[in-house]
Amino acid sequence: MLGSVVIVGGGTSGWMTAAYLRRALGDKVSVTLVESKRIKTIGVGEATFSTVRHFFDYLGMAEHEWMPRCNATYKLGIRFENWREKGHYFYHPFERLPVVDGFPLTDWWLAKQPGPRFDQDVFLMSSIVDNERSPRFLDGTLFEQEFVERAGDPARTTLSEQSTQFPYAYQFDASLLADYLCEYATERGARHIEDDVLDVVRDERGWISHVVTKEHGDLTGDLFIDCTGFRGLLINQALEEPFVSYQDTLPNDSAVALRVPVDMEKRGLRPCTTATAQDAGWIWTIPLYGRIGTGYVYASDYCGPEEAERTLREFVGPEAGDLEANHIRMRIGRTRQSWVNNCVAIGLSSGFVEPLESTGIFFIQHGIEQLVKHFPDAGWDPGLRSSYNTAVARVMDGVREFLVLHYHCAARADNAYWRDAKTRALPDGLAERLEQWRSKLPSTDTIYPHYHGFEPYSYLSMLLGLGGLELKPANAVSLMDDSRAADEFRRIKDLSHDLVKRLPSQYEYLSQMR
Ligand SMILES: Cc1cc2nc3c(=O)[nH]c(=O)nc-3n(C[C@H](O)[C@H](O)[C@H](O)COP(=O)(O)OP(=O)(O)OC[C@H]3O[C@@H](n4cnc5c(N)ncnc54)[C@H](O)[C@@H]3O)c2cc1C
Ligand SMILES: N[C@H](Cc1c[nH]c2cc(Cl)ccc12)C(=O)O
Repeated sequence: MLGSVVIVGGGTSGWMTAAYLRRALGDKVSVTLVESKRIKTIGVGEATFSTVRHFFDYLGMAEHEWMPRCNATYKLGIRFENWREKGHYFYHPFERLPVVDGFPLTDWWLAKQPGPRFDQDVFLMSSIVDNERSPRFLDGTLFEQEFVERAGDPARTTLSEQSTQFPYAYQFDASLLADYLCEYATERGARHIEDDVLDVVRDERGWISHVVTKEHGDLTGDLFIDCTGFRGLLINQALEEPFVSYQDTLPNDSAVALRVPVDMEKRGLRPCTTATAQDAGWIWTIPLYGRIGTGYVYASDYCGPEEAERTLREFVGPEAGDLEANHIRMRIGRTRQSWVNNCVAIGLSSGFVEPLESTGIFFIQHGIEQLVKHFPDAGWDPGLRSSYNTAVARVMDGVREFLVLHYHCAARADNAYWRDAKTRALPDGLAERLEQWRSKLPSTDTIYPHYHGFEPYSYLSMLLGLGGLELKPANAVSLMDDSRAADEFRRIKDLSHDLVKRLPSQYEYLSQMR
């Protein structure tokens, strides 16, 4: 029986792992986390997938408990500004497409063109977000009753088992979340050591026998989890597992970030992340309770750090003042195998694509859940490692492909950065899929074929919003009776208007939660 786990790293990945393992495995497996006080965490990582709710549910953390502690807000999707052309915006929501007479509303919309904005005509969230409404009424009920509430239900639904689509995700202060999870994990028996790991010692088989710390001696264990971020201290440095770069297809390799205090009552609190396209990348705006997180993700081949910081400060305006900017060099790609011998990499050490679709914490949650599903015993079955590595590689390769689509299919081509995105190498398989989509809109059997977190509606939302790929509806919808489709468009329009009138603002809802 495997008895002890040593986690190196105390960022979001380290503390999410420690908390989850304590909840899942209890006292059967000891958990020790060692983190340096000298080496800072990445300090960003604030928007999530809707499926992160399963992580909080499983830990028994209710919204009213953790959200105020982490200055958290709701995220009903991402608002993409200036990706098609300057002045244009659209949403990528957490909302599936209604189906009428066997065809998703995408086909009916392309055939009938009921309005100027696809996302407004087919999704409820567009009007809710445009009007900065909360997804919950003041009594806590959700705006749409069909969504399955998991809150308070200890039954564990992991990411890949989710069958329903929940309407929102969260945005939070990552450092505050790590502190909150540290409390959760240590209260449940995790051992916390603040120290530097100076060396990683391997035995004659090449497995890690122990790590050497500066002040707490050697830390031995059965399983070592590398949560040391981009540096990959255990997996890449000590075990020399190679890193597979995605840079040939995703050129954004740098970022500069600011934390900007704001008066939410004056500014409003829009329940979404905004990605505003720029000359050499895009700027994220993540409204938290009391401040915004913002940053410019850019390609250093097209823009230097000084220019990027200038662009970001101009974008933010006077509120940027003399706030200190955090410059980050991003390692884009994945470790070839995240699990080698008795070492598992989780977080940035395992892999990272740029944060355009808020996938970093999704990768962490997926890696942790898959580790529990593949947890080893003293036999160390290599088949478990192989199955785990395949699942993790596919999730990251699939997200990489989805992100490349954002640039390749963006209509704007007003400078070298955006023009080059149309001719840059594509990940294996994407060229064929694009060809298929020109004839028939993306569907379950024509998107990336392995679990990667996104469903066809995400591809459809992006392709119809980005405007760079000519799409056509199924021929049949032009021959069919369209009265039921017209009724559905009207239902969405009327319900959207009604919800905007009845829902509180997000600011009002979150303020009453405190
Ligand atoms: C610009 C940017 C924006 C992002 N935005 C998002 C987002 O919106 N949504 C999202 O989901 N993800 C986002 N991410 C990803 C997210 O930030 C990371 O997934 C998350 O912070 C996890 O980081 P980590 O814990 O793996 O590494 P880190 O935060 O880098 O933590 C590494 C830890 O290892 C410790 N350590 C390192 N070396 C040693 C040593 N020798 N001894 C002891 N301890 C050591 C450090 O002290 C630290 O505690 C973003 C990333 C970037 C770069
Ligand atoms: N697993 C899905 C992923 C997903 C669906 N819609 C969106 C929108 C945005 Cl902005 C990010 C991720 C997803 C989920 O989390 O619901």
